[in-house]
Amino acid sequence: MSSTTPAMVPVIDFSNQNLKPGSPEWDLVKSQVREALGEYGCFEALFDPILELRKAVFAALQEAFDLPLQTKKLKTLASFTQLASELQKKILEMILESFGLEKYMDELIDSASYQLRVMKYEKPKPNDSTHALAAHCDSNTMSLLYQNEVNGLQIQSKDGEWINMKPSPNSFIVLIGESLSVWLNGRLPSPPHRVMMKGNEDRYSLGLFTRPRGGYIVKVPNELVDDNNPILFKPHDYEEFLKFYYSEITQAAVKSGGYIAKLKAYCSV
Ligand SMILES: O=C(O)CCC(=O)C(=O)O
Ligand SMILES: [Fe+2]
Repeated sequence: MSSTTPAMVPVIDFSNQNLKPGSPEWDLVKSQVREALGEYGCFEALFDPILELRKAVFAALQEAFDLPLQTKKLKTLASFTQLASELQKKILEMILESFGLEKYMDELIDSASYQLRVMKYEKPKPNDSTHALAAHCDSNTMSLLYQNEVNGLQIQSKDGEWINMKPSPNSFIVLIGESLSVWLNGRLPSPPHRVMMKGNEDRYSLGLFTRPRGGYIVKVPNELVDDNNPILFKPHDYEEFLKFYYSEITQAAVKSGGYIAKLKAYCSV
């Protein structure tokens, strides 16, 4: 890539109404998803239906950080979660199909739990550090991020370069979390990312975070293990990892420099 072109992650369009499993449109988008995730563990997903909710969602967020949540705002956020989880399931299905692992779709959906998190990053004060969120990998399965017009998210490419994300109003940033990377025996990377704030405006973002439920044992499928691909990760209960990770001892380790890829450190063979 020439030094004058800023690095970008691929942009993939999910707005086509005909995006149904088995259709030529689905297979085309699926191959784009697989290629983008293999390289970056991340892509930008265009999804037009979100535009109808955009104004209401950020109005809700702005108020939510100031006032007790009103029923109307909760409904908006529930609609948001509905749309984002619909997109999340399509992407997961494409990933599984691209590895020939579609038979695991029901199991992964049944064992998933979804969390909507809303975030506010205040505009930096003069002389403030602009590191609003330190570099980390998401430990969960997959994260879909949606933000207002204030940029700041950066994704690290395989060669260590920090890529500035500039999502459109109709797009989500899709990130592979460590749990999916682990389940796929490392076939797709989980990218380090961080938030750097500059400028004069607050940043609001919403994340739909999917993770395995407690009690479900995350185990690399046999299909991904052979003589050339030894198993890299031990079976584990994600909830036990969270308990371990949030124990005081580990928190101290995290504060003193910590891990970027926490789940992989926990369950590596
Ligand atoms: O606000 C963002 O865009 C990123 C948030 C994030 O990385 C996280 O909550 O794990
Ligand atoms: Fe994150």
